[in-house]
Amino acid sequence: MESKQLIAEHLLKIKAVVLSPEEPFTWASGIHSPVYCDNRMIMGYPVIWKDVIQAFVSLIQKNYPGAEVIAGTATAGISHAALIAEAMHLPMAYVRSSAKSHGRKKQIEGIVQPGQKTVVIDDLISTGGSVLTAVHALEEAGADVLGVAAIFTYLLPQADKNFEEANIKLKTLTDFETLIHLAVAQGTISSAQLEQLKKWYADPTSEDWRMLNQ
Ligand SMILES: O=P(O)(O)OC[C@H]1O[C@H](OP(=O)(O)OP(=O)(O)O)[C@H](O)[C@@H]1O
Ligand SMILES: O=C(O)c1cc(=O)[nH]c(=O)[nH]1
Repeated sequence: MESKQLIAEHLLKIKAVVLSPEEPFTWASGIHSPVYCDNRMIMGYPVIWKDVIQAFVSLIQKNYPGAEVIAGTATAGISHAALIAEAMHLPMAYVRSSAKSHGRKKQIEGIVQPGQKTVVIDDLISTGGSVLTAVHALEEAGADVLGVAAIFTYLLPQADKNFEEANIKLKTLTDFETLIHLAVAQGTISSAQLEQLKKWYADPTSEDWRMLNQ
């Protein structure tokens, strides 16, 4: 089985993907969505987590050769970054969404030297806003950011635009399209749910999709 499919299958199997059209989720970006993919649940499944980490390592070796530091985003990217760094025998750091207001007042924890080739790990990309904030902090600190690696992307045009404008490469283990195809094939989602998801996906920032089935 192709890795993209395997990771999507794992996410469905552990019920990381939840639909709640009646009470939509509010995403980090403020978007209201009928779907939420909770990749944090992977931590509860060591065998599946191992597959995820192996897939990350292969992706990084293929797309970001010469990586010297693995930097996770706080909070959901941290655990994955730690295991990837350990598997690749590389140093790990993590990046907060903003600098601490006490202590050493750092946004980047750990050590990232100026010029070091850094791969940034997030668990999930919706708009990309969170991980790009981390990328900018690392670049300001002088890191040479090779790109971003994440488990899942919704493949939203807004994210494409944000990564393009930031001139940052994004590679993911799987994506919304793969997940939805699999969920339909498995019968995990009904045709009515699929129609609602399609309507939402056509314009995620509008609330029009909520009128469907009401
Ligand atoms: O691509 P974006 O639009 O930025 O959205 C995705 C981000 O949102 C989630 O983090 P959240 O803010 O929920 O925090 P957490 O990592 O602490 O769980 C997720 O883990 C990503 O980091
Ligand atoms: O955009 C988000 O905040 C978000 C969406 C999602 O499906 N899962 C998640 O953890 N965060």
